[in-house]
Parts: sequence; structure tokens; C-alpha cells
Amino acid sequence: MMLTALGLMSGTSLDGVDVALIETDGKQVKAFGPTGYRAYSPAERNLLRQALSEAVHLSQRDARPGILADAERAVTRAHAEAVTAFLAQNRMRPEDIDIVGFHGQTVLHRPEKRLTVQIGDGRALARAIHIPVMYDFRAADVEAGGQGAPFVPVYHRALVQSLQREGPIVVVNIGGVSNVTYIDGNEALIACDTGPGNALLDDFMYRTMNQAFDAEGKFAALGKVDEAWIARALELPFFAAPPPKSLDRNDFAALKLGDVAPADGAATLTAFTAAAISRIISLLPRRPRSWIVCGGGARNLTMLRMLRERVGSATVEAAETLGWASDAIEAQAFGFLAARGLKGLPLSYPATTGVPMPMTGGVMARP
Ligand SMILES: Nc1ncnc2c1ncn2[C@@H]1O[C@H](COP(=O)(O)OP(=O)(O)OP(=O)(O)O)[C@@H](O)[C@H]1O
Ligand SMILES: CC(=O)N[C@H]1[C@@H]2OC[C@@H](O2)[C@@H](O)[C@@H]1O[C@H](C)C(=O)O
Repeated sequence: MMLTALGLMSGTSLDGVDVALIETDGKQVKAFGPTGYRAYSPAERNLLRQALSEAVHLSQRDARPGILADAERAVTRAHAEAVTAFLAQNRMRPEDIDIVGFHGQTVLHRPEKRLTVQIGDGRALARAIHIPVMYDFRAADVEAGGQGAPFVPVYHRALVQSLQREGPIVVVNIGGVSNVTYIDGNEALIACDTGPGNALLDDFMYRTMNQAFDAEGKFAALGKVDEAWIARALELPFFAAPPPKSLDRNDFAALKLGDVAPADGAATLTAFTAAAISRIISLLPRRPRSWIVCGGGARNLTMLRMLRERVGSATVEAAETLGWASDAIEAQAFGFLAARGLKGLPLSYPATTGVPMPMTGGVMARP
């Protein structure tokens, strides 16, 4: 049975809520619908940053001490507003949507402690928007001993099904953190986080240039890459570990560049992201022939160039050039995952999150 699924994603970049509609049976995507976006206000972004700091002390997934309760209310409200605006813009009613997939906002990710925390109240959202909501997608996986991330790989596989490209194919998502999905014919999916995405670079741009990010990678293009710094950073044990593996947004925040010219720092951090992504090649069964890049990092032309320089003769294409809605892929993915969860299909696999067996998940809230 085909479902009309609305996916909602608030990623590690803390920029806002992505909204995307798809028609799916949880296996294939029949049609892509409209997309939407609701930016966080500066005050909301600030609240989320504080929530991330406070969440470091959490030891239970459902505890909301201090500012985390405020942050959760703000996240739920922002998502409700995003859905209401989306429905109005597209002249739709709540009854037109079968299910909402609500990721929430990750504030802490510690898979080694079987802990991953996404704030956002699924029940309150269902009541506010009058649509059934599936949420807490990562909970069952971490509880069973999985990494709890990445979850987008099943959706990447569905997207790649209709694509004519030489395999193995890797889909890379460069968000706050980067993750890859390796697809090689009918073999099992392999996936993992690879290291930093844009988060280190964004934080650096904010500190040194008072800018939220390096638009199109123009600033990094002016700088000189410190390859020795990158080689040292890549010695961290995370990079040599085979998949599955996953990261918290701030896992590399302690890496310091020292006293560098801002453009050189931006160039080095951009190259670090590209180098960490290409580091995965030697940990995969076969060398990928085609790389498809999605997430905000696909708009960073310097990052794309640096990735091209590090993947040998393989092709590197931005997802947008294939007609995929790059910014909406994660939101689409959570709509797709909600449809899968509703049907009891697996969301994660031993080779994507390290969960002992293919695992379904998601918690349902009805209005
Ligand atoms: N025009 C652009 N030029 C360069 N970089 C850009 C551009 N637009 C977005 N980005 C980068 O992409 C980031 C946002 O990426 P994205 O929306 O994929 O992240 P996310 O979904 O929040 O993260 P994650 O996938 O880790 O959850 C921005 O913070 C910025 O660094
Ligand atoms: C715990 C968490 O929220 N992880 C995010 C983060 O952002 C990118 C990368 O790290 C990925 O593992 C994941 O997001 C995508 C949506 C995923 O689960 O596939």
C-alpha cells in the first residue's frame, strides 16, 4: 500500500527544520512531493547550542533537566509550525497525510553507552498537527547494541535503484557530520559516519569571520592546506576503525588548528572533511567508482574539488545534478523510514549500525 509520508529533519547543523513529502510503500519511492523549510531564529539556535552543552551530562534518553525541557518545547513548536506552514503553502489538509516521520534534534550521541538523545515530543506534535507521528527512530537500535546511526542508508539505496552509474556507488552526506552509504549490486548495505562534515568549519568560520558558513567554499579556496595537520588528525583511532561507527557532532571539537590565517584554517578544515571521507575507501570491500554527494557540503565547491582530488579516477557528482533534492534528502528519508516502521520493515542492519539483526523501530503517536 502506498503511503503519503511527510518527513521532518532537524540536523546537527542546528539551522532549521527540513520538510519533505513523498509517496512510498517503504520500499520504493513512487513520487517526490513538495519540500519546505523553517529556519530556527537566532534565539532558538542559541537555546539548542545550550541544550547540546547541557546534554553532555545526560545518562538517560528521556531525562530533560534544566534547559533541555525548554529546548524540547521549542523544537516541537518549530516542527508544528513547519508542518502547518507546509500544509497551507501546498493547500493540503492533515487528512491528506498518512504519517509524519519526526527525527527530532540530536543533542547527544554516545553509542558506546547505548545512549542517543533526540529531543522533540512526538505526542505533542501529533496533537498539534492532527496527523499520526512516528518518532524516536534511533532508540530501538541503540538499545539492541547498534550505533543508532546512520539511518539514511536504506533511503540512499532506494534512491540509487533507479540510477545508471558504475558501481560500487557511495552516497556521501556532508551535514554537520559526514556519513557514507556503500552500495554494491545486491550485496548488503555498508554504512557509517566518516568524520567531520561542516560542523568544524562552520564553528571556525563563526569564530574567525563571524559568518555561519563558508558560502560555496570561496573562502577556503583562498587558503593553503596544512597537510601535516590533517595527517596527524587522521591518526585518531576513529578513522582506522572499520564500519559500522558513528559520531557525536562535537566529537572533534577538541582538535585545534593553532595560530593560522583564517583562510588557511578554512582550507585545512575543508580538506580534513574530504580526507576523512576518502579515508573510508581502504575500509570498504571494493574501491567505489561513483561518489554522489548530498547535504549542505555539496554546495561547497572547494570541498567537492578536494574530494575529487582524493578519490582517484572515480566520479564525484553533487546529488542535485542527478535531480535529487539535496537539501531535502534527510527529511525525505525520515518520511520513508516512518513508512517502513509502520510496516515493520527494517530501518537498520548489522552492516549499517552494527545492530545484531535487521531491526525495525520508531514509536507511534496518534493525535
Ligand atoms: N551555499 C553553501 N556553501 C557552502 N556550504 C554550505 C552552503 N549551504 C549550506 N552549506 C553547509 O551545509 C551545512 C548544512 O548542511 P545540512 O543541512 O546537510 O546539515 P544537517 O542536515 O543539519 O546535518 P546532519 O546531516 O549532520 O544532520 C551548513 O551549516 C553549511 O556548512
Ligand atoms: C545521532 C545523529 O543524529 N547522527 C546524525 C549526524 O548527522 C550526520 C550523521 O551524524 C548521521 O549519523 C546522522 O544523521 C543522518 C540523518 C542518519 O542517521 O543517517
